[in-house]
Amino acid sequence: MKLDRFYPIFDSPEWLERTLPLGVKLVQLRIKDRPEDEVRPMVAQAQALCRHHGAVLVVNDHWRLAIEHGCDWVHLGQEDLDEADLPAIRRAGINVGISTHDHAELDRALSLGPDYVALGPVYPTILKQMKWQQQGLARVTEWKRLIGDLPLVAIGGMSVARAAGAFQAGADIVSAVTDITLNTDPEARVRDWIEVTR
Ligand SMILES: Cc1ncc(COP(=O)(O)OP(=O)(O)O)c(N)n1
Ligand SMILES: Cc1nc(C(=O)O)sc1CCOP(=O)(O)O
Ligand SMILES: [Mg+2]
Repeated sequence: MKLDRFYPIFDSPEWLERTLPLGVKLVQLRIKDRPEDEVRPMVAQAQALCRHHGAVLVVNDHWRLAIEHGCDWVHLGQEDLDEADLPAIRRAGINVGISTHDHAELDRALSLGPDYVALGPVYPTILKQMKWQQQGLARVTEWKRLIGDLPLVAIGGMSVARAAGAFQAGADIVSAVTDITLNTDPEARVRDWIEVTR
């Protein structure tokens, strides 16, 4: 299955309600610091919305809920991998995207047979504190050479204006958060993203 090249990340199903009708076809639900019982109904709602709009839902971190709700994708970072039951995730038929930030993390990710690899932060991000400086576009090119046919997701400080450069450098998919959520007109920004990525 070929994933869409535009991959927004949102922290509530309400964002999916706003953006899926615009044509978003790949989206991550990333809810941090909330107990599983609070996230459960949000995963269910996001899954129903994505099914209705023919979009692929990626559940961040909450792999147990993804199994529970019959979701198709999870995204796991390196710390998530320490506690995730990958065999159970695979038995449930769930595809797995993995974050990477350096060579050791990439080696570990590749050893687990991911369905996509994310590299970040390509540019500085204001969403969260990270110990990594911006990776830059040369690193995107290097990662693509190392992972071959696996889809490469570029994340971190991505914007509509920066998307073309990331694709030229080798990214298959570009992911963004604040470029959309902090925009004065998020819907218009999503339309711009769709225009530059299709
Ligand atoms: C597409 C994509 N890439 C990277 C991340 C970051 O995952 P992680 O390192 O586990 O950090 P959190 O997002 O869980 O804070 C991601 N979520 N999506
Ligand atoms: C959630 C996340 N993970 C990253 C990584 O490098 O692994 S960067 C990032 C934040 C992306 O947000 P924005 O598009 O607003 O910069
Ligand atoms: Mg995580």
